[in-house]
Amino acid sequence: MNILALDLGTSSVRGLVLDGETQPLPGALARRKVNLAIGDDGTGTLSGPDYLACLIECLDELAEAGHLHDVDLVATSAQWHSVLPLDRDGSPLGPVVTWLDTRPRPVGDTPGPADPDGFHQRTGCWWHRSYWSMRLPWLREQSGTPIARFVGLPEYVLGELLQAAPMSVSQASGTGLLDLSSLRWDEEALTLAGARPRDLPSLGELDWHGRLRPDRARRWPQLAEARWAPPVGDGGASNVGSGCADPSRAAVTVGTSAAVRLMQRIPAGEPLPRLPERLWRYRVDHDHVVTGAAYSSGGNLFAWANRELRLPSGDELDAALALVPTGGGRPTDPRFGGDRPPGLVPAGSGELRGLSFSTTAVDILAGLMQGLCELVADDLAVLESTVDKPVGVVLGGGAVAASVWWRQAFAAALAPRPVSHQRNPEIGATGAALVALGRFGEAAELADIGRTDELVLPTTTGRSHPQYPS
Ligand SMILES: Nc1ncnc2c1ncn2[C@@H]1O[C@H](COP(=O)(O)OP(=O)(O)O)[C@@H](O)[C@H]1O
Ligand SMILES: O=C(O)[C@H](O)[C@@H](O)[C@H](O)[C@H](O)COP(=O)(O)O
Repeated sequence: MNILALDLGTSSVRGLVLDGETQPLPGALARRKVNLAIGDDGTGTLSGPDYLACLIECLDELAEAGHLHDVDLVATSAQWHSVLPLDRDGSPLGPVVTWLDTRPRPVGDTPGPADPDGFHQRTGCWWHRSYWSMRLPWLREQSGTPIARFVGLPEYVLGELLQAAPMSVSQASGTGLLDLSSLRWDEEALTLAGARPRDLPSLGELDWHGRLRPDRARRWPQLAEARWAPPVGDGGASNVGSGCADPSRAAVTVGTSAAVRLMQRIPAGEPLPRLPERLWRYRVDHDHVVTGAAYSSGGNLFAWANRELRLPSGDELDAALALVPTGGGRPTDPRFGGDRPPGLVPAGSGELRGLSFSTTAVDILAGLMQGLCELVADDLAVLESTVDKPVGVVLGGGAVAASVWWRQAFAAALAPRPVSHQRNPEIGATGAALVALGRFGEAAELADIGRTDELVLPTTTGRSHPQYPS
C-alpha cells in the first residue's frame, strides 16, 4: 500500500508517493511552481484555475512515470486561511485571497465580537483581516457580481477532482469561524461574516473519505479506488511531519511564511487550555489542536533578497554567510508582508537599518533571517508558558533545509533549548500522511527525529558545526 501525499503550498504544489511507513519512494516527486500575485496595496492572491492545472500536471507526471499504481490513500496538506468566491455554478468570481493578503477591512460599522476574549478562546482566532469573519463581507463589497458561496483553496481544487469535497475541521478552523470545541460554525463568527452555513462549504463528518469523480478516474485509473483523507492545515501537518505531535517539542517551520507551534491531544468536546492573548489555535483533526504564532515572512525574505540584491548562490552564499556571526547581519524589521494576526501592521512595514558603505547583500540577507529568529524567540517564550516543562525545538521546511546559517541563527536565538533539524524538506506532505494514518504516537520515529536529525549548535562566527547523533 502506498500513499500519495499532496502539499498545496504557497510557492509550489507538490505530489509525492510514500510507502506504508511514510518513507518517500525514490524519484516519485512532482512539483510545479505557482504564481502568487503580490501588490503594494497588500494583495496576495493565487489563480484558482491555474493552481488546479498545476496539481493536475503533478498527478499526470506521477501517473506517466508509473508511480501511482499501488496508491490506495491520498493525504493532503494545504495552506490555511485562503478564500475564493464562487458563482452559482461553482465558477470562481475572483482569485484566491491567501494568508498573505492584508487588504480585507471591516465593512460598515460593526463593532466586532461582544466579548473579544471569549471569541478568541472559542474560535482560536480574532476578528482580523486574515479570517473569514472579516474577509467575506469585504469580498462581497468588492465584488461586482453577487457571490453564491465561498470555499477555501483545498475545497476548490479537490471539488474539481472528487465526487464531493467538504471542508475538514482542520481547514475550517483556519477560517476563524469554527468553534474549536463543538466543531460547528460559531454563531457570532457567522454573524460577523454575514454568512449562513449554506454560503460556506459543508463540514466533513468524522469518517469522511473522498473518491475521484468518474471523469477524473478515467484520467488516473490507478487512483480510481483510492480514498482521499480530509485535508490538514499545513501548520498542523508540518508539526506532525517534524515529529512534534506532543507538547514536548515545538516545531519552527520556515516555508514561504514561517510559524512556531506546539501540538496537543485535545479531542473535540474536551475543555481547551486557556489561550494566551497573542497566540492562535487551530485544529489538526477531531482529536488534536495546534497553538502558535505565524509570520508573513519566511523563505520569501530569501526569495526577495535573491531577486533584488546581488547575492552569491549555492556554496558561495553559504561560505559568505559563514563569515557573518550568528546574531550579526544588519538590524532589520522583516515584516515586509505586514503582520499576521493579531498584529495589524500593514504590508510594506519592512525596514533595513544600520547600513554603511561596507554593507553587503549577504549582510542584509543575514539581518533579515536574524530578524525572523528574534520574532520566533519572543513567541516561543509565550508558547512555552502554556506547558509545564521547557520544550525542545525542531526546525523544518524548505527554507531552513536550504540554509545552514539560518539553522544556526535559530539555534542561537532559541538557546538554551535543544534545537534539532528535520532534514526531510517535505514535512507538510509527510505529516498529512501520518495524520491520515492516525500515527501520531509514532510521528517522531517515523519522521526520523533523533536518528537522522541534525542537532544544530549555535556558533558566533565561522562555518557550520552540525552534529549527527550516532
Ligand atoms: N538558500 C536559501 N536560504 C533561505 N531560504 C531559501 C533558500 N533557498 C530557498 N529558500 C526559500 O525556501 C522557500 C520554499 O520552502 P517550501 O517549504 O518549499 O515552501 P512552501 O511550502 O511555502 O511552498 C522559498 O520561499 C524559498 O525562497
Ligand atoms: O501554522 C502555520 O504555518 C501558519 O499558521 C499558516 O497560516 C501558514 O503560514 C500558511 O498556511 C502558509 O504556509 P506556507 O508558507 O508553508 O505556504
